[in-house]
Amino acid sequence: MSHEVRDPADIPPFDHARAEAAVRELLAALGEDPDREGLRETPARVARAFAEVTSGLRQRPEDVLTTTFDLGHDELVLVRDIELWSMCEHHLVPFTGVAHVGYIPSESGKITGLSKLARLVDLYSRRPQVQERLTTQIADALMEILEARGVIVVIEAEHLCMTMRGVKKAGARTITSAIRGQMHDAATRSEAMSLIMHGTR
Ligand SMILES: Nc1nc2c(ncn2[C@@H]2O[C@H](COP(=O)(O)OP(=O)(O)OP(=O)(O)O)[C@@H](O)[C@H]2O)c(=O)[nH]1
Ligand SMILES: [Zn+2]
Repeated sequence: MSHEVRDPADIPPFDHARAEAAVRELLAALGEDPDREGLRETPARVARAFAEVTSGLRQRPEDVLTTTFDLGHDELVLVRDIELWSMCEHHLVPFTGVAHVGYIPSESGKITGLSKLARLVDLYSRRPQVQERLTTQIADALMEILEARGVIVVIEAEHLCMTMRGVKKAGARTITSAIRGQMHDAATRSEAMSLIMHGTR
C-alpha cells in the first residue's frame, strides 16, 4: 500500500460516467429509489460536485504560484485567516476552517502575489485529504517554488466527521502546524505565531 501522493500528471481525467454510476449505486444501497423524481438528477449533480472539490488533484503548485516578483523584500509575509474547505479522505465529508500562511522570502526577495497563497491553500484543499498532509504540502510548495528561507503554516479546522457523526463533538477544532527553514529560529517563530494569534492589534 503506497502512501505516496500521486503526481497530478499521472491522474486520469475525472470520470463523470463512473462517478454517476457509483452515486446511483450508493443511493440504491441506502434503500432509496434512484429513479424517483427528486433523485433523478442527483448522481450527475454529485459527480459534478466531486469533480469540483477534487479538482486540486490535477493541479500543480507551480501552476498557481505563477506571478512572482523580485521586490527585494526579505522579511516575513503572512496572510491570516484564509478560509478553507477540504474533504477528509477517511469519510469523504468536509473539514473546514482557516489557514495562516507565512514565509520569509528568498535572499533575492522572490515573492508571490498574496492571492496566490490562498490559491495554493485551495489547490491542496481540493483533494481527498488529511489535515496534517494539507499543512505540510502547503509549506513544502512554498519552500520549493518560492525558494523561501522559511515557512510557517497553521491550520485550524473542524471536521464534520467528528461533528455530524461518530464522536459528535461539535466545536472541537484541530490545529496543525508546519515549520520550515529559518522559521525554526525561536524569535522568528514566536513573532509569526504572535501575529497569527493576535494580528497586530
Ligand atoms: N489524523 C487525522 N485523522 C483524521 C482526519 N480526518 C479524520 N480523521 C480521523 O480518521 C479516523 C478514522 O478512524 P476509523 O476508526 O478508521 O473510522 P471510524 O470508525 O469512522 O472512526 P470514528 O470517527 O471514531 O467513528 C477518525 O479517528 C477520524 O477522526 C485528519 O485530517 N487527520
Ligand atoms: Zn473523517
